Amino acid sequence: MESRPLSPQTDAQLARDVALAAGALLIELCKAGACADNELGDRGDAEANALILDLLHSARPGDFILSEEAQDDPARCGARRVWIVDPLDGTREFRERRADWAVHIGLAIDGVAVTGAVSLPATGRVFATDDSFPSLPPAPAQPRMVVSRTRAHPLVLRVAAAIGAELVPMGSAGAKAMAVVQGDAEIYLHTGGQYEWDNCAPVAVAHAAGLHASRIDGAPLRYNCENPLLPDLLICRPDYAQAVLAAVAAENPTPG
Ligand SMILES: Nc1ncnc2c1ncn2[C@@H]1O[C@H](COP(=O)(O)O)[C@@H](OP(=O)(O)O)[C@H]1O
Ligand SMILES: [Mg+2]
Repeated sequence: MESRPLSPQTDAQLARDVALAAGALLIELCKAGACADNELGDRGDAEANALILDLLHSARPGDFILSEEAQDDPARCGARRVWIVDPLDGTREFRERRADWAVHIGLAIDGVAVTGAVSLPATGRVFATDDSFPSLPPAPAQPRMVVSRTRAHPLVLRVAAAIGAELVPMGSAGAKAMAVVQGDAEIYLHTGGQYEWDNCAPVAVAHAAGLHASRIDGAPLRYNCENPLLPDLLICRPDYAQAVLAAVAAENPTPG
């Protein structure tokens, strides 16, 4: 797909437009006959990445970009503004032509996920930090916890059991975080491995929506670190945070 420079806009508008553009490219790739099944994941990752880098570089030439699909430039660590992007989160689900995959366009400033957008192209939804978020419906009696559909960690399963949560398996960190933003689940808990690109934009959107987002020991999530490994996170309605963090501490007495 040919890319055009985007007009001047806020960071949040830019994030939304780039997430939508990459989502449209990925939807085209999914169409019958556009791409062989065995190439879908690799082409989706590569082509969405190329478009995103092109659009962000032309709109914000002074900013650094950390992408799952691009070579890391260590000079970013000295920069205040770094776009942290996952061109196709949930590659496995995209390859299976499921709906639970996402495009993440996050912006970290001074290590904090402040701005961003998450598009869920297969459902036609996009969430950005400048959205006005409606208040959530009342929580159900039993909280719903979204977890990885392919590698839910034993600690996550123990915490779900301890707080009496119903498990909702789903692919993609962005899709799971947006399930909480939309009120389709109350809690997203993850541990065992993840990178800054998997959760920067989802966390920015979750914060904008008034949700709790932290490491599973309650510490703040820090971005643009030299090592982009960011292996665990909790995104949930604020009223569940204390119970989940307490259950994590009880079920995981010697973290590390
Ligand atoms: N243990 C782990 N180690 C590294 N990355 C992980 C991980 N568990 C999940 N992830 C990443 O987090 C994203 C969501 O995974 P899941 O759906 O299993 O929760 C995926 O991103 P990608 O699809 O961009 O690779 C996946 O690679
Ligand atoms: Mg990812």
